[in-house]
Amino acid sequence: MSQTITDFINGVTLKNPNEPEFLQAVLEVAETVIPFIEQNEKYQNQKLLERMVEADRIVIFRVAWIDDKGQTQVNRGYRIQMNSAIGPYKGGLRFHPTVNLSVLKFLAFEQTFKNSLTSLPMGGGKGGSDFDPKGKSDIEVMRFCQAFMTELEKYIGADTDVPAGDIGVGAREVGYLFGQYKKIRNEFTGVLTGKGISFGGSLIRPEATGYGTVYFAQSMLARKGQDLKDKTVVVSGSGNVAQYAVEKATQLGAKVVTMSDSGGYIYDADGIDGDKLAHIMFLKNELRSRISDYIVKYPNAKYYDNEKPWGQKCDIALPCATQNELDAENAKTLVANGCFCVAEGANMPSTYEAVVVFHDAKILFAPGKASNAGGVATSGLEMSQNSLRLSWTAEEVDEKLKAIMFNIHAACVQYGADENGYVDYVKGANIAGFVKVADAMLAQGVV
Ligand SMILES: NC(=O)C1=CN([C@@H]2O[C@H](COP(=O)(O)OP(=O)(O)OC[C@H]3O[C@@H](n4cnc5c(N)ncnc54)[C@H](OP(=O)(O)O)[C@@H]3O)[C@@H](O)[C@H]2O)C=CC1
Ligand SMILES: O=C(O)CCC(=O)C(=O)O
Repeated sequence: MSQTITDFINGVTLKNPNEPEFLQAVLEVAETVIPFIEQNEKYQNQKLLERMVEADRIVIFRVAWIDDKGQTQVNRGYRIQMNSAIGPYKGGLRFHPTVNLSVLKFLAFEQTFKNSLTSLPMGGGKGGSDFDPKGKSDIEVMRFCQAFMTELEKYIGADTDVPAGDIGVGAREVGYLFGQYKKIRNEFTGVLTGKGISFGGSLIRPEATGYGTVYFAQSMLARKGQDLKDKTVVVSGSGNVAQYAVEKATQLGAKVVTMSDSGGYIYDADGIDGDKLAHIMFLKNELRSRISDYIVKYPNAKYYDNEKPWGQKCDIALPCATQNELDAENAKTLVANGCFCVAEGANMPSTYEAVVVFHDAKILFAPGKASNAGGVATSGLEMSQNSLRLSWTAEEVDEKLKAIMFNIHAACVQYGADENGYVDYVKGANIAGFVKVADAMLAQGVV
């Protein structure tokens, strides 16, 4: 690591102690962007990266609500408004007990680069709460969402900051959040994305992150003269992103053999086809139960309690659950078992050391900020439809999503390919994302 990068990281560490996820995300960007700045005079002496790691503002607030037993509960709410150089803040809300400032700052920082890559006018933001929707009744979730929005509404707006879903925030939560915003402000506006179709949502938004991840993998494979047909795919997670990654990979001829949740994973050697996936969607989205229940209906499959799926032999891995779910040992196992393509559906699911293993092995590796950008891109398309007050067909949205993913792939190749043709997609995504935000910041002056 050069002295400039070390000095930069030391400075960020001093200002943000005890924030390991945020520092991990910053290090990964600094390692590729600082050398680029050193080669490009226009970006020098402006403290651009120093400004990008400092949020425009962070709001932290109390969320008090009453549970079904009549007891008062208190959670903490957050919104990180990271960077608005190219558009209103945009990024999801996460409801999970592990939510803290470090996690949300890493997500908001990544979001700034990701949103830039989509080529749509969206700045970076993220938010959420340590509230755990698991085991809560619908009414409790509604009360919590209403209490959360009662404070958040002061800071957001269709032209200011447009939240959406993330872990623990799906269609149900977005619906309750939207209802409360409308009630308080008396405005029917595109202030959230991921809305229900009957009140301004976009077709294909639920599918978009998973589909986009597979479209990105398809682009990486195509560059090598390959495709998904007959490939064995290992997927982690069984939430929104995982479900639609499995659907698209299967539609394109791959066999997906695993899905997981925080309890463990299932392995189905025959592949998780359309009917089996529909059952998983019923288990996870309707019953809100565990992936382990899959084997009740499909006893030929195996359930591995408290384990991750990375030990299963595969050609392609799609980590779609959460940050740092795939470490260096897992990465070595995947590579040793013949895996040659990893596309991240989740945000930063591979540890820093795991990414080093993938790069050393020269396999195809796509970081989440590039490969999972289809979700927020389609949120951008939802914002456009809301502004135009019309709805595009599923085919229209899917075509636009595909084009955006193929363009992001091309941008990564432009900035990430070396003289031998190997593409460092981390470098490509970071530099391509940086350039657009940096150009806007330069044009807008030091603010
Ligand atoms: N939704 C979107 O549009 C986008 C999401 N992402 C990212 O994709 C990832 C998944 O999000 P999404 O599918 O929306 O979320 P969901 O809440 O729908 O699903 C999350 C899945 O990940 C599992 N999971 C969560 N935390 C852990 C953990 N600590 N260890 C193991 N498994 C865990 C959950 O299991 P369990 O049910 O047991 O908790 C569940 O299967 C996240 O990293 C998110 O930031 C990125 C871009 C857009
Ligand atoms: O659609 C959005 O605005 C949020 C997507 C998101 O949170 C993400 O890309 O990680």
